[in-house]
Amino acid sequence: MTTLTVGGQGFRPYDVVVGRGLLARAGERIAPLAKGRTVIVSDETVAAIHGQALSASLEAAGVRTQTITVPAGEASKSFAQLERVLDRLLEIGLDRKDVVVALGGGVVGDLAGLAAALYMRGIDFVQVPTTLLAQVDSSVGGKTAIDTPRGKNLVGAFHQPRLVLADIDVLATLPDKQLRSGWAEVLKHGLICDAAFFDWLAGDGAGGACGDPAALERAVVRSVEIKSAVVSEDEKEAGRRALLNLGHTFGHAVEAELGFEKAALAHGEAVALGCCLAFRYSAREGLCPEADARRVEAVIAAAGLPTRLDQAGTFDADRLLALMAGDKKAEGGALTLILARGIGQAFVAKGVDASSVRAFLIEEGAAG
Ligand SMILES: NC(=O)c1ccc[n+]([C@@H]2O[C@H](COP(=O)([O-])OP(=O)(O)OC[C@H]3O[C@@H](n4cnc5c(N)ncnc54)[C@H](O)[C@@H]3O)[C@@H](O)[C@H]2O)c1
Ligand SMILES: O=C(O)C(=O)C[C@@H](O)[C@H](O)[C@H](O)COP(=O)(O)O
Ligand SMILES: [Zn+2]
Repeated sequence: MTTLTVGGQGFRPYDVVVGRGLLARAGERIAPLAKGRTVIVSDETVAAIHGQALSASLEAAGVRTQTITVPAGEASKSFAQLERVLDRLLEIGLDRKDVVVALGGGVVGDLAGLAAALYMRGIDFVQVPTTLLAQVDSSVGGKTAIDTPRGKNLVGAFHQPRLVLADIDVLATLPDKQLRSGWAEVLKHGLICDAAFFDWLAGDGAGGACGDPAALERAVVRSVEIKSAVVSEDEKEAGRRALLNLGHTFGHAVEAELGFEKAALAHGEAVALGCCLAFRYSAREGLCPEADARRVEAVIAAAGLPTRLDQAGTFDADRLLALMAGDKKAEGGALTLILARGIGQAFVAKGVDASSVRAFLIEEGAAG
């Protein structure tokens, strides 16, 4: 088991505990934070598989608990579900000493975290991430949000959890597609700033993408270390935190274009494709060796993730560009992209020329 601490400078520090068998004993760790009651927010799938273990553990630790569920899937990151969750919290009558516990993937974490940020102007919440993606990424760092038809995560708040419990054992029930989706965010961390980690993920650690628990645990710990170091120094994305968005300006545009209701592509799949696009665009602009862009594509493809636009659907370059211009990193209508000088060497590029991105998207197969 590994305990990492996030924060300490700009915001109150909290622990991220990574290990095995954590769910069954979660109550012991959550009880000191919950002076009153807890409400577990989960999705219907996760609640059916893991909900009972968490509520039993809370009750055994003397913490009263109730559960609210939302439908599984990206479509639950919506105004409608946010309103429903807030209304249920009011009906249950939580007060400011009570705690929301998010049990699920990034959808549940983002939605429950935002509800906790808004409820009575902010109450505590704990993340119990049950997808690989949520363990390596979304449960850490305090970004919470819902989607709108105009784009991903455009309505949200920074609200840090009080505790994160990442139990590797719960990943055993995760469908392969979701394991691969989480693996994309793991690979992203290597691509941003740790070439040796990327090499390990592509070689000895590759079993993680197929569910090997030892490789998964190491991948989760290293990912949380990387993410924690970044968000601890730049909570609200004034600078360096934007690096964690590698692959996301392209990826979020693809997700929005495909529609959040259908969510044909899982978030991590869109990020994998987005990382390939970011590296190929970097190579096209002479910023990054072609060989690195090719290697990124090969490693991502070997993990069973998409690398080309036509694997995701058919796209129009102008529609994708319009969505990219609405990204939260854009400044005065000018594009900000996370580009790379090589594997492990991502950087923030502001004022990127939209016409060159448009030409690139057309070269990549989007309609002009
Ligand atoms: N806040 C952040 O920093 C951050 C970071 C990355 C991604 N995100 C967001 O996270 C979301 C994606 O999260 P996700 O990939 O976890 O998707 P998800 O929450 O939709 O979970 C994927 C699917 O797996 C199921 N599932 C979850 N845990 C399971 C388990 N242990 N066993 C069986 N089934 C299980 C869920 O019911 C769901 O159907 C996106 O909305 C993305 O924008 C946020
Ligand atoms: O934590 C961050 O910062 C990230 O960018 C992590 C991303 O993987 C994640 O998908 C995040 O939700 C994207 O944030 P957004 O600000 O682009 O909506
Ligand atoms: Zn992401």
